[in-house]
Amino acid sequence: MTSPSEPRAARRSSAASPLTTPPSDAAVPVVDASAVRDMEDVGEVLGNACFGCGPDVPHGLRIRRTGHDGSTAYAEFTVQPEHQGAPGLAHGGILASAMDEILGTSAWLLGGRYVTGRLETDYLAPVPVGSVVHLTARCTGVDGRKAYIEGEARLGGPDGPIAVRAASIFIKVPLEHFTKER
Ligand SMILES: CCCCCCCCCC(=O)SCCNC(=O)CCNC(=O)[C@H](O)C(C)(C)COP(=O)(O)OP(=O)(O)OC[C@H]1O[C@@H](n2cnc3c(N)ncnc32)[C@H](O)[C@@H]1OP(=O)(O)O
Repeated sequence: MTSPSEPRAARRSSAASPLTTPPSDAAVPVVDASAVRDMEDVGEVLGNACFGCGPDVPHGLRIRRTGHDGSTAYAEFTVQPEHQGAPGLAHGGILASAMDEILGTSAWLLGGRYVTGRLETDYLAPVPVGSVVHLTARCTGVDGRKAYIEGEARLGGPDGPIAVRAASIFIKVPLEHFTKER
């Protein structure tokens, strides 16, 4: 329940704008079993250099995936001093990166390879350095190569207050997207 004293963005029921709202005839997302298996050892598939989830990337977010339920993905990370923007607080771009990672994890569950096409963020509360940030994302519909995905970052526990909300479109790409010469 929202009240007039809450920030304007929090009073909206969703982070999604018209651009990130799936069309009414979008398909219901279907999770791909082989993608679920690959996610159990995603480092084997993607390597371990990811800024979002690489476990040994020194200044990375080191996001830990904690599970999924259908296309809903769960993860968490701890905000480190090197993620700071304003004194003592996480940088907004760092939080957008964390949302990109969890939204991309939900897209991964659909099978194939997806890249971020559009990412919208609502920042609802500051996130102190040292916080454990609980990330969730789910697919709200699939339209051709486009997967519409929304998510939240919460503080204080998986059911804690929302600090960041995001809505996105991920676009399905062929493997050559990652292997073609730059
Ligand atoms: C478990 C592991 C989890 C891993 C998580 C990792 C998370 C991190 C994910 C990332 O950060 S990926 C890196 C950031 N993203 C990029 O680098 C993407 C750069 N952009 C591109 O490579 C191309 O623009 C793109 C592949 C997205 C689209 O080019 P294409 O030529 O393949 O597609 P096209 O332009 O024909 O568009 C296909 C459809 O997507 C739509 N589309 C494309 N770009 C869009 C966009 N930006 N916003 C909204 N819709 C978009 C487009 O309108 C169209 O819709 P329709 O089929 O309905 O006509």
